[in-house]
Amino acid sequence: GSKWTYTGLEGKYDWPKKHPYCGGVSQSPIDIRNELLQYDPTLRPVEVRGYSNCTEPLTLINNGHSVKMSLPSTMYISSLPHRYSAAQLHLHWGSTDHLGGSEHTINGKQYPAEMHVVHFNSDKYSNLSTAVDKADGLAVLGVFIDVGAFNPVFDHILSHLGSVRYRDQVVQIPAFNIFNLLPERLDEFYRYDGSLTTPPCYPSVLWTVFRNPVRISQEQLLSLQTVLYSTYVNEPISLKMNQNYRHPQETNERHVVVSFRD
Ligand SMILES: NS(=O)(=O)c1c(F)c(F)c(S(=O)(=O)CCO)c(N[C@H]2CCc3ccccc32)c1F
Ligand SMILES: [Zn+2]
Repeated sequence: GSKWTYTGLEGKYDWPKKHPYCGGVSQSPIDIRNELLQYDPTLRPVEVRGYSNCTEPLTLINNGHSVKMSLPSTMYISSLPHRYSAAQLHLHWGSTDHLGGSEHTINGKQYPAEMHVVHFNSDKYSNLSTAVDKADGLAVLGVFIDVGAFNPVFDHILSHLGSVRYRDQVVQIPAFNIFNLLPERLDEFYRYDGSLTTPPCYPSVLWTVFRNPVRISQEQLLSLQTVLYSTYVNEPISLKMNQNYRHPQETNERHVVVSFRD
């Protein structure tokens, strides 16, 4: 069940008690430090298909842990050894008291937020749930979110947060060009073998974290940090949904391949 939380009882330091994989050796996120990097000139730029011509209405849900948007499997990553079809995207963020909210960090630097676009290996598995616990099951694109100018593309999502304020609330949002959520330079990224960053923490994710952040305005970030609750609408005690990021995990024997020298 999803009784787990990020703080307090059942918090992220207790996850391994009920979810043994969370205590594994290939966990995510990690702090992407220079001494871990291995430049790999053979890494191909990330290529995605079907991101720009998404016509179906998209469903946004507050699942108590994040705000998650369903994605059609007509969207996929075409630059990996298998086709990885899109399933969902969601966000991680901090709070008004703690600006940092990204899961991955770069040499200790935590960004205000991070977007994850979750894909599953549709060459081998029929859906996300059957792929989620397989070693080659998932590929997640990580995009750092920083503060800057108002971002009209992210507002396709952020303008609807008020409709999914409480856990299990759902809203349909009009289709938009999802490609424009991605940062510049899809050829500049870090890549490593890791896991889901939430229970059950299966070590099933090929992580691609882009070098360049996207930017949203201070006001857009504030709404992400303050609008959502992790509790149900009728719960007597409501809990804000914020600081929904896992701390960096041990890299152990892993290294990170990187597609750029600088
Ligand atoms: N940061 S992350 O990309 O690792 C990641 C999340 F951060 C996250 F919140 C979720 S979730 O499904 O919205 C909530 C947890 O169930 C998932 N969904 C995964 C985790 C559990 C599960 C089970 C079936 C299908 C998808 C997922 C996730 F892969
Ligand atoms: Zn995530």
